[in-house]
Amino acid sequence: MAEAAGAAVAPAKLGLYSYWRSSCSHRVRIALNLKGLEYEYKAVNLLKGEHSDPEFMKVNPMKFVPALVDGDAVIGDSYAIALYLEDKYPEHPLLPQDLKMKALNLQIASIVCSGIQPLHNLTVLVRTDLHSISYCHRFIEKKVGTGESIPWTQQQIDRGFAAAENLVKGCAGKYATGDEVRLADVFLAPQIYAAVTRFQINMLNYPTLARLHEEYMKHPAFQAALPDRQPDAPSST
Ligand SMILES: N[C@@H](CCC(=O)N[C@@H](CS)C(=O)NCC(=O)O)C(=O)O
Repeated sequence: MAEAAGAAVAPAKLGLYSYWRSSCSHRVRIALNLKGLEYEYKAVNLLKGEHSDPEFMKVNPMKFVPALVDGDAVIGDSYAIALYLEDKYPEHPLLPQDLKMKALNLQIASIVCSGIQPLHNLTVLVRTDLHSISYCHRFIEKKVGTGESIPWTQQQIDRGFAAAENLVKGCAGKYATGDEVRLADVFLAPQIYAAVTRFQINMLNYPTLARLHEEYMKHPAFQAALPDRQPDAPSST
């Protein structure tokens, strides 16, 4: 049936290109859940190299997940996506009004997305459980030797976590920068989850981050974004 003139047209559903285990995709899933936004999950299997498919490269020429599609907007970076969602969808603000707290949230997000995660990205690291997979970017393994890539990665995560622990320990409430979930939490949660489940980081060194991890694991928006809950996770097939 034709739309009546002037009738509101339902906005197209958002689409998220994601890989279940990708911590960058995990951040965006949390932000979408917090803001109550439904989205279509578009799985991109990094281990099969689907991020290098010419069709996907039209979505993100960097060949990375995540990428968000919102109507004619296509955004291929979790930081940019988070800020876009914040501007466009005001429900559950991720950035506080207070300028110092806002800057702190941006700083912590940046520590995670430029100071930690890129150093354990697939293009840098070969995980021991990926050895059976023909993967061309064995950069760190070639540099530091077989079996040394995980300790090397642990050093990088420890450096970032020491900084983050220092920054949040004075101002954390229930969450990283107070009693509301903010951008810092959206970025910290997947990084701490990866540190605990994949990189055997000793969280006793980071008591505030360890406590935050427990809070995140209890929060429905964070629970629904967990890697194992995603449609492309091995356990969910
Ligand atoms: N700065 C980008 C980084 C994205 C990124 O590194 N994505 C990873 C998954 S977490 C990826 O697609 N890696 C594929 C590869 O390294 O080949 C963002 O925050 O979205």
